[in-house]
Amino acid sequence: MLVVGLTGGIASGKSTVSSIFSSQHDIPIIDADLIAREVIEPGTEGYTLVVNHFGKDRIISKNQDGEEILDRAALGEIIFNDSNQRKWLNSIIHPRVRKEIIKKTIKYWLNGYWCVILDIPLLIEAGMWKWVGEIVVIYVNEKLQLSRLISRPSLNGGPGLTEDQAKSRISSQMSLKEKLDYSTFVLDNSGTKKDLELQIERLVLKWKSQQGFGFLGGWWFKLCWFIPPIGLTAGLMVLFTRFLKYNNMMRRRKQRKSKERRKTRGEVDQRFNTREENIELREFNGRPGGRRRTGTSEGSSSILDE
Ligand SMILES: CC(C)(COP(=O)(O)OP(=O)(O)OC[C@H]1O[C@@H](n2cnc3c(N)ncnc32)[C@H](O)[C@@H]1O)[C@@H](O)C(=O)NCCC(=O)NCCS
Ligand SMILES: Nc1ncnc2c1ncn2[C@@H]1O[C@H](COP(=O)(O)OP(=O)(O)OP(=O)(O)O)[C@@H](O)[C@H]1O
Repeated sequence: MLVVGLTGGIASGKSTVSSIFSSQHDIPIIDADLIAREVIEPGTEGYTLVVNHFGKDRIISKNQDGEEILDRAALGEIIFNDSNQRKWLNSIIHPRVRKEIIKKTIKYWLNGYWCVILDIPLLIEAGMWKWVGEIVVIYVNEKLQLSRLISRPSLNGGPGLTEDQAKSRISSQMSLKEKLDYSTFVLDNSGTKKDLELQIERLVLKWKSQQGFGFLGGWWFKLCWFIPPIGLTAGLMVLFTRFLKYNNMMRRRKQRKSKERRKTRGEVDQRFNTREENIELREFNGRPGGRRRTGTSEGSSSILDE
């Protein structure tokens, strides 16, 4: 089974992309935000730990029926402005989320699905990128990310975020540009939802062909499923590739840093741009959703390549 990690920054479009994968391509989604809610629901061990740590007076409110509920806006206000508190909350929630994701992935595998998508906002930050077969990063520039985040109504029924709140949430995550380094595929969400649908359709076709869907309805996927040692070996090889990719990436990062240092001293040939510079160049050229060839980092592909 192909396990895809889908990530991006806050409001870069993960839920939008997930719903396209699920509604138009029948691919099941495991939503880490949803699980993160469930593991701190009243009655869970997570809830008790969180309430004891932050204090009832700060993060508990009452609903219309007078029942105590977690005030997510208040908890957000604390953790997005205090990195130590954020780390603490992550240390409570992330192991529980990870466990649930593994359980759900196994369930989908047992049920014979050819692909599952893990929608995990902190896929890279939490290190889960090492355990997936494909890493899809949804990219938008910071300006668009901020404007979409501010104009989105709150899920909790309250008002949306202010500009300051939105900025503190964005800065509490790894930058989207840095996330690109980890990607095996980039979805550019600077255009319309239709643009996004087209990119996703082509991506699914590519995955299906990798899984052998042109012949016997997915011969490679079926072989891995019916003969688990083959599937396991293929999975281990993917993890090994991940390991190599990580090493390459660290090397590229070092080279880039040294190139930036040399650039400030005026020693670098400007013809050779980095992948991020190319994406920004494209945006600068005002051609979102276009098909201009760009220089991608080795081992990664994207709709931007085509
Ligand atoms: C602080 C909380 C209560 C705020 O809840 P709220 O309903 O306002 O936001 P929601 O859960 O829908 O998250 C919205 C987005 O915020 C970003 N985000 C959430 N938690 C974090 C975090 N710890 N660090 C960085 N970004 C985060 C993600 O992009 C996420 O998609 C909630 O985000 C939370 O419990 N966060 C900690 C758990 C976590 O890391 N979740 C991310 C998936 S594992
Ligand atoms: N291509 C698009 N064109 C216009 N609006 C978009 C597009 N993609 C997403 N949006 C809007 O941007 C907002 C953020 O998108 P979405 O909720 O999918 O992001 P997300 O990455 O799942 O956010 P979070 O990190 O909070 O989970 C939503 O209001 C969504 O409707």
